[in-house]
Amino acid sequence: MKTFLDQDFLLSNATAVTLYEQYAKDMPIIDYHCHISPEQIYRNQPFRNITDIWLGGDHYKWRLMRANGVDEAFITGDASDYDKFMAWAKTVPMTIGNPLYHWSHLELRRFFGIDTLLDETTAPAIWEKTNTMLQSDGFRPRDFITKSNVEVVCTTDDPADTLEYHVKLKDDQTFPVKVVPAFRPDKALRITADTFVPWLHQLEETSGRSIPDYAALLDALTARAEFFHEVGCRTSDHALDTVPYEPTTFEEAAAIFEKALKHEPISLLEENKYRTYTLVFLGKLYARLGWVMQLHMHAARNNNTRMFQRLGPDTGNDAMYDGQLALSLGQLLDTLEQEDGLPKTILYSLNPKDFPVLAAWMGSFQGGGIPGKMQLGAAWWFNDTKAGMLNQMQVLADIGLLSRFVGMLTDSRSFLSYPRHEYFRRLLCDLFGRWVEQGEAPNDMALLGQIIQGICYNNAKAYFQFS
Ligand SMILES: O=C(O)[C@@H](O)[C@H](O)[C@H](O)C(=O)CO
Repeated sequence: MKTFLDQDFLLSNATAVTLYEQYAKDMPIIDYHCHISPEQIYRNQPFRNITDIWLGGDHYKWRLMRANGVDEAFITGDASDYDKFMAWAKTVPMTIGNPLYHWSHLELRRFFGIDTLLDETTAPAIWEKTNTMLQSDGFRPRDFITKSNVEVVCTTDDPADTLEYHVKLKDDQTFPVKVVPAFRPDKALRITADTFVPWLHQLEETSGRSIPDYAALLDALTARAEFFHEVGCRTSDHALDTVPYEPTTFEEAAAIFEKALKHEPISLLEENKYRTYTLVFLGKLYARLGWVMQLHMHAARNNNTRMFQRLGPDTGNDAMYDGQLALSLGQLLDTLEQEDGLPKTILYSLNPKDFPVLAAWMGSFQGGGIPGKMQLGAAWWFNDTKAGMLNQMQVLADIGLLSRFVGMLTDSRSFLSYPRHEYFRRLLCDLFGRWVEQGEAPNDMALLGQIIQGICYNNAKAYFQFS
């Protein structure tokens, strides 16, 4: 019987071990999609305790605690940090089978040298040990990033954000890691949201431009994108929970924008016309800037009304849509391509049923002399599990080129999440190792090693071109 979480964890044969140890393990990390705070990186203040760094904001854990019957007071409520940690410790043994059981113990081992299994009996000692370490040198936000061999952190940022801390970090010679923004203009597309007009005023203030009409909005977004580029941005990111495609004109989109300013009702058709025109405009802008366009599709967000009203977004009350993507997404990509404005694009879906559809559609738009121009997004959110990652890689291998995949991301809000890359790299090496030992791939370690190192790092380095 294998020892739990041993050095060959997830590696089922000798070839897999060789591929991991000799090619994957020590490659730097380009974390091209995450939600950690650039301010927290810049200020680099100690964490209050293990609850602060491990449970604060991590809705993956919150969901499992709720499923385990933990009262909300011990999750997001007013319980003490110690009691919240104990509530998580009691839940952990019940998470066996979920990746959080692996990730939690990997994180304790990799950052704190603790190989004790976490449960309510071991929790008090782990609380004491981790908190002592968190108050000592080498356990601040920047330390977790550098200890993880991270080369680039790409955060998620609104065009109306000033990028104050990205600018400060860019000028900070004491921190070698690139911390760059991703341009995430979701609020520019949510024309029927109550937040739309207030957000416009925020954009006016940040951009220093008045936005009396739609043309001015597009100008302001362009100006902000160019500023983001100066700060090191090389990718956009969209939460396209559903993908619109309604052919329209600038004049129609402008008229719909005018209705939003006047708080007049906007129909679903009008909303999708506005979203379509704005997305096509932005896609061409990204292509001109040489950016990547990341489309995160089919997330069903904030489904629990009372919890959303109480806690806000990204608090563990999301799910996946089971609608259709192919037609509207295909029309959007084809419109951009016809106008020579299709950027490098990563197509994510939160519903794995979409993976073959996305892998097939992206194959219709490869080209431009760019290896892997069109990407099947990494196993995201509910899919960043052992089965989910293997499924995404197998579909990509079946229909496209796994060798050109730009690899994994943490997508996290916690500074302890970098072992997700290790988890992915182990699964990747085991997949190739099994192919070799089953005679489905040649035992050519130089070739396989080159492919593995491409997926772990080199492909993303060439694809994003973070300066
Ligand atoms: O980028 C997104 O929309 C999602 O990653 C979202 O932020 C979600 O809360 C998340 O963090 C899932 O890992």
